Amino acid sequence: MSVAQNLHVDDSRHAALSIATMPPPVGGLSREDYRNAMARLGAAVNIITTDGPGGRAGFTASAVSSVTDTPPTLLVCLNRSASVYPAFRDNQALCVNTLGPGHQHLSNLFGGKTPMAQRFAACDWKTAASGAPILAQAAVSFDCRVTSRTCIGTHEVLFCQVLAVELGAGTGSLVYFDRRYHEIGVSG
Ligand SMILES: NC(=O)c1ccc[n+]([C@@H]2O[C@H](COP(=O)([O-])OP(=O)(O)OC[C@H]3O[C@@H](n4cnc5c(N)ncnc54)[C@H](O)[C@@H]3O)[C@@H](O)[C@H]2O)c1
Ligand SMILES: Cc1cc2c(cc1C)N(C[C@H](O)[C@H](O)[C@H](O)COP(=O)(O)O)c1[nH]c(=O)[nH]c(=O)c1N2
Repeated sequence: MSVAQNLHVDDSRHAALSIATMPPPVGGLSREDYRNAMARLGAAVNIITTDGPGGRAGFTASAVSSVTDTPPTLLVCLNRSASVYPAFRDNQALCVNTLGPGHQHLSNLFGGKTPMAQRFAACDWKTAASGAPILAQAAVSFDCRVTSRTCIGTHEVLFCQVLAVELGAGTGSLVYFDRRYHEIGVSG
């Protein structure tokens, strides 16, 4: 059987399977090998917030990237099995709040199974022009409107136009690398 025929057979099988039971692609890398490799990429840690018809919600994300400056656009990858997914699906307002040194507890709070009210009670918030919550202590906040969405495997990629930015007082950054937090750019 040709490669093309193989792909066709696999595509039709995938259509009938749920995400949870979907096998890795033919000749593909295991999820474990992929994650072990990804653990070597350091990434900023962010709390992504939203509010609107779908309700207020927030989660920790390292899968955030700049897409283009014309128009200013970033992307956020959200696992569709997360409890926050319905809120982000139903709202267009989104704020990327980038964490700084000493914010490990906030990352763990928004990255765990904690009820939403408890997550938001732990810190101070303002409301952005979009309507999304801005974390008062953030190193930088990007107030956004979601302009496009694409589902890839388990995740939804949200493309977000940046409406405004707010720079925090600190200059350091909290980075997630090798499955641990690292503080960089801390002076003194
Ligand atoms: N993109 C993501 O969805 C993502 C990223 C980082 C962490 N996490 C969550 O935090 C937990 C702990 O992460 P860890 O780094 O300590 O160990 P890990 O071994 O679970 O993950 C290692 C790296 O793989 C990537 N990764 C993990 N889960 C992923 C997923 N479902 N989809 C795409 N990429 C993924 C991330 O880059 C992560 O830093 C993960 O199990 C996951 O639930 C998710
Ligand atoms: C450092 C770090 C980084 C990430 C995460 C966690 C942590 C600790 N999580 C997981 C995400 O925060 C977590 O699934 C939800 O907050 C908890 O989901 P529930 O609301 O309990 O379903 C996560 N999830 C996601 O969909 N995209 C991402 O980029 C990341 N990145």
